[in-house]
Amino acid sequence: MGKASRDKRDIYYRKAKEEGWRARSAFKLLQIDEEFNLFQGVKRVVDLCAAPGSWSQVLSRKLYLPAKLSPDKREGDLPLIVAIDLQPMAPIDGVIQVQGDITNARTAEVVIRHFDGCKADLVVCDGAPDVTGLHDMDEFVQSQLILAGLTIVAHILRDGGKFIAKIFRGKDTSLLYCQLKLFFSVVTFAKPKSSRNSSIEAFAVCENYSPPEGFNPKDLHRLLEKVGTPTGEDDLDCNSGWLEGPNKVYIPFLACGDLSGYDSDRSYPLPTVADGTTYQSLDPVQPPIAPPYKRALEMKKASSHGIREVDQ
Ligand SMILES: C[S@@+](CC[C@H](N)C(=O)[O-])C[C@H]1O[C@@H](n2cnc3c(N)ncnc32)[C@H](O)[C@@H]1O
Repeated sequence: MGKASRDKRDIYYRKAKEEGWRARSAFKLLQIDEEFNLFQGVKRVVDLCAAPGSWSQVLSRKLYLPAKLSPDKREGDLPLIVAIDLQPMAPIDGVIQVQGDITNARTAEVVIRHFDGCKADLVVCDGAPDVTGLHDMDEFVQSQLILAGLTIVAHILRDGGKFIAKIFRGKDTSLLYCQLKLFFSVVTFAKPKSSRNSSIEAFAVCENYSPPEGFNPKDLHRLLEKVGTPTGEDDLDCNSGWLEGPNKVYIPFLACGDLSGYDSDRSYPLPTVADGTTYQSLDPVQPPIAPPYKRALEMKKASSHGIREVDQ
């Protein structure tokens, strides 16, 4: 598909390039913020699964740059933003990068060290595995990323803090909701307007971190094991129907983003340019610097080159 064609079909892709965002995902965080006022009073943030970096850009533009440009700023007052991903990403003003796997305890330790004993006000996680198209499988792997995120949250988020996590809606959504409710007094599942209706993605917006009394973050490892063994004997068995009947939960689900704004499932004509010339499609703001598909592209290029040589 050509750039111009995608520009018409995907309004948020086009707007992201026009506004200097590295990915259209930036609008998802901005629209969640419009509804939930995420950034008020926030000084320390962790961005889990951050590459190529559009959420980190939002954090930098909303928190770091205003503080840095403020006439009465003091050096120690600048917000702390730590971003983690398996992939490296190009630098962003005011964002400390950690390359690592969030399911690995050592990564969590590196993040915690950056906070130097202080706690974070907000943790965001837009992590997604490589989607296979097998919904149960994708939903399961996604839930593992959320629980890894929650483990980092348990070590680093202050009481009253917020956690935003991408989820895949599926048959275990109610279980996930109940697990998050153990730690946050308010949990809402939100669907920003920039997230396509055809996608099973949504975002858990968890407010007011308040773990159960006597909770030890290490207990979360048990929770991870339970979700990892859905056919075990445990009473949290996902297949046992324990959230059906009288135990059924109703999850607050909220569409967010200006409802009269752009619809991510619609095509829009390209804008007309004042001098009558055609609209020039823009290049992506910052392509990934070492994407996982890089090697595949190199191999494809090398093999097509090889075929041409044989042809000649
Ligand atoms: C949808 S992208 C995130 C987009 C990002 N929020 C942005 O706005 O640019 C999902 C990211 O999750 C990362 N990811 C997946 N599994 C991970 C893991 N176990 N640890 C760290 N990052 C992971 C991927 O490398 C990928 O960059």
